[in-house]
Amino acid sequence: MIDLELSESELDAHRDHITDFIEEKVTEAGTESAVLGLSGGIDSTLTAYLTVEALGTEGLHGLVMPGAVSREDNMSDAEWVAQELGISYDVFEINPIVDEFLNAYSEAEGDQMAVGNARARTRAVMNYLVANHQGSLVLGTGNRTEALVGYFTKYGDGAVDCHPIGNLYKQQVRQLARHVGVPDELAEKEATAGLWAGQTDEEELGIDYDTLDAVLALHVDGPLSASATARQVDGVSEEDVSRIGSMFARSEHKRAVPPAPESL
Ligand SMILES: Nc1ncnc2c1ncn2[C@@H]1O[C@H](COP(=O)(O)OP(=O)(O)OC[C@H]2O[C@@H]([n+]3cccc(C(=O)O)c3)[C@H](O)[C@@H]2O)[C@@H](O)[C@H]1O
Ligand SMILES: Nc1ncnc2c1ncn2[C@@H]1O[C@H](COP(=O)(O)OP(=O)(O)OP(=O)(O)O)[C@@H](O)[C@H]1O
Ligand SMILES: [Mg+2]
Repeated sequence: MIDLELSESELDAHRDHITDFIEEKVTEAGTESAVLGLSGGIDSTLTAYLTVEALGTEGLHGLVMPGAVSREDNMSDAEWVAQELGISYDVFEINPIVDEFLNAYSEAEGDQMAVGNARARTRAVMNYLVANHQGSLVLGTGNRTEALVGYFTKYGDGAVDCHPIGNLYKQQVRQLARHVGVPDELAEKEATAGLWAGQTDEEELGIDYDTLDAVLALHVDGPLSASATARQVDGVSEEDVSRIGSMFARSEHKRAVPPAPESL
């Protein structure tokens, strides 16, 4: 397996680079504050820790948004993060809102993906409702791994003003989280999008994050062919690498500005 582990000095450099980025984006927008969805997962937890370093406790407002399939322990971890950091936060129950969407379009009921994505988009609407009212930016929590394979809801958790940890692979997110003082229990927690009951990222993606990170670093970000990558990464076949390559290609539209025809 290729080693993506960051040294202590690299971790310090990332910490400074990301906190500078947050400060810069917020200042450029003419504000001093940001809002962020807190899920109890490591991406939002690390983003919250770094934002408080960048903007102070007054600069971040958290939104904890339980829904029908949210796990209690994740929601209590989300509130713990807000309290530990000393930031203000709201708790919004999204279930009645999502139910209204399904009342309006009952054909989608039972469609796990469509309904799960509607949950993510409902949270996006709440983020912007609060950000508009408070004059704040909406911070995203996407990491490089998710961005490259398109593992996010278009205009759901992808609907944000910037992604402070967007240059870190998933395993580096965990590493930086431990480095800045996030408790191990949160840093090591299994990743879940929380869109339907029992969902885990690794099960849905069909690959563990360390392996996925390695394939992306060598084959998508790096120059290696599918077969050379398969030779470098334990337990991965050339077909697995090609599958990840096509996830990258098929999700291009999620990383792009929506296209329009060229001017005549
Ligand atoms: N080629 C193309 N060019 C332009 N647009 C294209 C397109 N193909 C699809 N589309 C559009 O994109 C839509 C599909 O994209 P989307 O609605 O995002 O839906 P989709 O990619 O099918 O599903 C979202 C995925 O992200 C995962 N997720 C979501 C949220 C959070 C997390 C997490 O890590 O926590 C993970 C989720 O579990 C699922 O696997 C289509 O309905 C269509 O509107
Ligand atoms: N119940 C929730 N309440 C508030 N925000 C949420 C909730 N569920 C998801 N989000 C937002 O959507 C983002 C994307 O979810 P994602 O699962 O990728 O990240 P995470 O939960 O922070 O970390 P992990 O991937 O390790 O679970 C979260 O970081 C958070 O900002
Ligand atoms: Mg999560």
